[in-house]
Amino acid sequence: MADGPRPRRGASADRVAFTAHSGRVGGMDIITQDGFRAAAGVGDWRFADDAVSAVFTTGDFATGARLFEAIAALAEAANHHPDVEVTYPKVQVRLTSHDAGGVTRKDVELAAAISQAARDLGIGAEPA
Ligand SMILES: C[C@H](O)[C@H](O)[C@H]1CNC2=NC(N)=NC(=O)C2=N1
Repeated sequence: MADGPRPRRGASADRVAFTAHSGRVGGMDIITQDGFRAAAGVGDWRFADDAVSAVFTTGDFATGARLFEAIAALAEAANHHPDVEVTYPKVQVRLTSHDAGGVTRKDVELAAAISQAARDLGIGAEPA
């Protein structure tokens, strides 16, 4: 059976939880680890120090290049840019908000979008 549209998780509930942990919605407020964990779609990402990171198991360089292309498009659209390392078997991504000196809502939103792009390309992630 053809895949239907992906069911959206309880976005409103996630947003409420997220806002509770991170203060005002939006903007470049620093987010706590709990706030990050409350966000939707970031299960691939680990929170360490002042950044979040994920490792995508692409399996070969050409697939890594395709994932990087998708990441670059998302980053440019958001004007928010990750550090990306493309190697033969995997792509490592690190996100932090340089202007704020830590993790903000922009990192959360881009992290979720990158995880979705990887899923759309059939690419898995190492457990966070
Ligand atoms: C001028 C430009 O909008 C800023 O430098 C943007 C560009 N991309 C960015 N990316 C990230 N990760 N953090 C930032 O603070 C940031 N700032």
